[in-house]
Amino acid sequence: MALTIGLTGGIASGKSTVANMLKEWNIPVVDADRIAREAVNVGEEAYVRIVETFGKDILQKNGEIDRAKLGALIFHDEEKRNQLNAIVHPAVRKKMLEQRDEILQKNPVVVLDIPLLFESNLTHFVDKIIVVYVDDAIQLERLMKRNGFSQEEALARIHSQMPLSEKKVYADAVIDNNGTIDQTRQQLLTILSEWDVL
Ligand SMILES: Nc1ncnc2c1ncn2[C@@H]1O[C@H](COP(=O)(O)OP(=O)(O)OP(=O)(O)O)[C@@H](O)[C@H]1O
Repeated sequence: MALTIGLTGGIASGKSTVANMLKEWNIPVVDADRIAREAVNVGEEAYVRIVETFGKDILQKNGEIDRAKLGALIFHDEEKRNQLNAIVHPAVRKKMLEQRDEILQKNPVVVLDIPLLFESNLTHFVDKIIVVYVDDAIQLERLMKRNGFSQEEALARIHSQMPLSEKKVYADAVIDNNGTIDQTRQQLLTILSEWDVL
């Protein structure tokens, strides 16, 4: 039976850490962030439409999209942000579903690693949802440490997402990643064996 698992959580909550464990066990993982980066590569349909919409000023000398410039352009402008999302989101969804379906032809299970699964209303793409959870204080500490952010910079990013406490409510399974990596691995193993994946 085909099973699509959605893996999500908050910024720096430990999604990549869990995704890496899955890959070590040869469970295929589709990475939404990676697809989103690839979707705007030179020559892709979304790339062409972004240049048409925002002009060549947002390009680097080599023709690639200058993410910092584009980011600055949309940051304080909701209309432009919506325009960009209307180009990028459908392209990412399409590629993600193509990869999911291709994998499911050969594998009984696939994991879609989608940081903004809830915020982007993509829950209908998956059968089961795992939320990687951490307490606020640990999330802040790990994010500051990993990205070298000040407390203010880290909090701004955390507060731009749906609170982890709310995501937890919508999960089929929650991994509490406040403890050690080994404790997280054990929880993941338990969930996967309950779902007959391992
Ligand atoms: N159980 C743990 N104990 C200690 N450090 C951890 C643990 N889990 C994750 N980390 C560290 O916390 C940071 C965030 O983890 P990770 O990159 O997996 O989160 P993420 O949810 O994928 O983040 P993002 O969505 O922001 O990319 C990393 O530096 C990682 O090494």
